[in-house]
Amino acid sequence: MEKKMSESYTVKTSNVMPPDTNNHHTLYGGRLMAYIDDVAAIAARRHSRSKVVTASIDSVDFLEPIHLGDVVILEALVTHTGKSSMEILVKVSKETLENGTDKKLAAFSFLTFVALDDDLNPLEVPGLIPDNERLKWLDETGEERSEHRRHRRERSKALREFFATDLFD
Ligand SMILES: CC(=O)SCCNC(=O)CCNC(=O)[C@H](O)C(C)(C)COP(=O)(O)OP(=O)(O)OC[C@H]1O[C@@H](n2cnc3c(N)ncnc32)[C@H](O)[C@@H]1OP(=O)(O)O
Repeated sequence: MEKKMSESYTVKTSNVMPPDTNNHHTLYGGRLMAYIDDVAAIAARRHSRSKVVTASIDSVDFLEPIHLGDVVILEALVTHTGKSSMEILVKVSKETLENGTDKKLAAFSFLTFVALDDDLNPLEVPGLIPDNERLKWLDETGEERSEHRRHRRERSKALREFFATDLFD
């Protein structure tokens, strides 16, 4: 079974309020990362129609500060699938409402979610049908990003053993 990429498209829009901001009056990076994980999880559930967990988050590139009073817009969709894994792109924009046209790319990230069955075992997910050429490019280049993650995971196995012991031993 295959599903269009647009079927997982998810948008989250929030006001940036004082409790969301740091002493520079800009959105906390950690708060933005929580928003990214949340919107990506919804996109993954829309594609798989199953339980999902975050397996990994690639780097988050913070490109522009998002100021108090701005509106933050997160767009997410599934951009590549494996057997049970789904790569999700989250694109973050900021908008100053008083200045309607001023919408800027503020951050982006790729995350990997894994679909799980009721016993919490990895579950096969539908394949993807790209809606247009840009989305096709994202799907085609997804295999290379997935390969990078596999290599990183291999390398992190050694770190896993290292971190399993007390740092001060
Ligand atoms: C929405 C949330 O906030 S969830 C909370 C945070 N997340 C968690 O607690 C998840 C904890 N981790 C886990 O439960 C497990 O490690 C899992 C489910 C992610 C993977 O389980 P494993 O037993 O390693 O499964 P397995 O090796 O069969 O891999 C399943 C798939 O996950 C992919 N995968 C596993 N680990 C990673 C990773 N770190 N990064 C990217 N992909 C991964 C595999 O490539 C495989 O993909 P495929 O089926 O498309 O080929």
